[in-house]
Amino acid sequence: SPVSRIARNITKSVLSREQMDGVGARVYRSIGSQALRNLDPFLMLDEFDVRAPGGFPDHPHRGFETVTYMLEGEFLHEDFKGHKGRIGPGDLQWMSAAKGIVHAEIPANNSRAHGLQLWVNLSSKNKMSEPNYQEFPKEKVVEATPEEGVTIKVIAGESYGVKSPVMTRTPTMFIDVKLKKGKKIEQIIPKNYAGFIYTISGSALYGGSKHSSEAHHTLVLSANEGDYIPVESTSDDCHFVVIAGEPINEPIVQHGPFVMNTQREIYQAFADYQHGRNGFEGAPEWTSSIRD
Ligand SMILES: Nc1ccc(F)c(C(=O)c2c[nH]c3ncc(Cl)cc23)c1F
Ligand SMILES: [Fe+3]
Repeated sequence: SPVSRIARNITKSVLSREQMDGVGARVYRSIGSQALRNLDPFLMLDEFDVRAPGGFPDHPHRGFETVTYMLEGEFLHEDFKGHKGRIGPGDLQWMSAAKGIVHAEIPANNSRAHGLQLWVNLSSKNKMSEPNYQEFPKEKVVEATPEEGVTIKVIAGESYGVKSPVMTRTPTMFIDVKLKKGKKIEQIIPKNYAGFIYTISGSALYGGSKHSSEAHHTLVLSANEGDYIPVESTSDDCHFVVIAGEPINEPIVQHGPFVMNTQREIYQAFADYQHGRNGFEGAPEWTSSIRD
């Protein structure tokens, strides 16, 4: 369908301050901070910058998906079913925790791991599905290059005719954009999607109203009928992500790594995790081995 030529604007701009999370892990928290509780269907976006021995040792997830996209450095990950691997620069792990995953995520060999982790909520009908991994090494992450000085990695959804192979249970688009100074893109955003931009480095003018922003800012997109977002770079190292998704519009009850629809389901998640039931089989006895 033709672009309606109405641009989305920026309705809110929030600077992320560094905070500590996990074990000695620095994160710039975007979505999920006090100022940006939830942007349905998104629960959290962290720009993590972790040096060993920091990291995210053994912890559970239920009811949502974690998307880990590495910018620099390397993570090791291992879960309680023996699924393990590495996530290096440019690699993508789209993990649907759904009914239950227990895993550890730590920087490989005393290196620094710098990247993004997005938490995408699942609708009630998908929350207790089987866990699932979609993992793409850097060379399998599809890229759109509409012109010289414009590089778009298509993590999910579509950009300039390039479609990501990632299957998104909650319809989501996620692109990683690098622009040389003066370069401009117009990214189509499905009308009913809620979305935001997270700036990683450099500066640019965002949206129809040309909102200028530096790094570590979350720029929330207007929900108006506009179906594209224009961005014009004002620096050679302009680097940001555009993330948008279809709102789920269901109640959210979150306690740390459990995100369900009712308090009772949260009690159930804690009990299942403690007693190793309903998807958390083996959890009480498991410890990761990647730390050693
Ligand atoms: N407090 C708390 C509670 C529950 C969690 F799951 C986590 C957690 O694992 C993470 C939170 N930000 C992250 N960025 C990157 C990576 Cl690899 C992991 C995380 C956490 F920190
Ligand atoms: Fe995790």
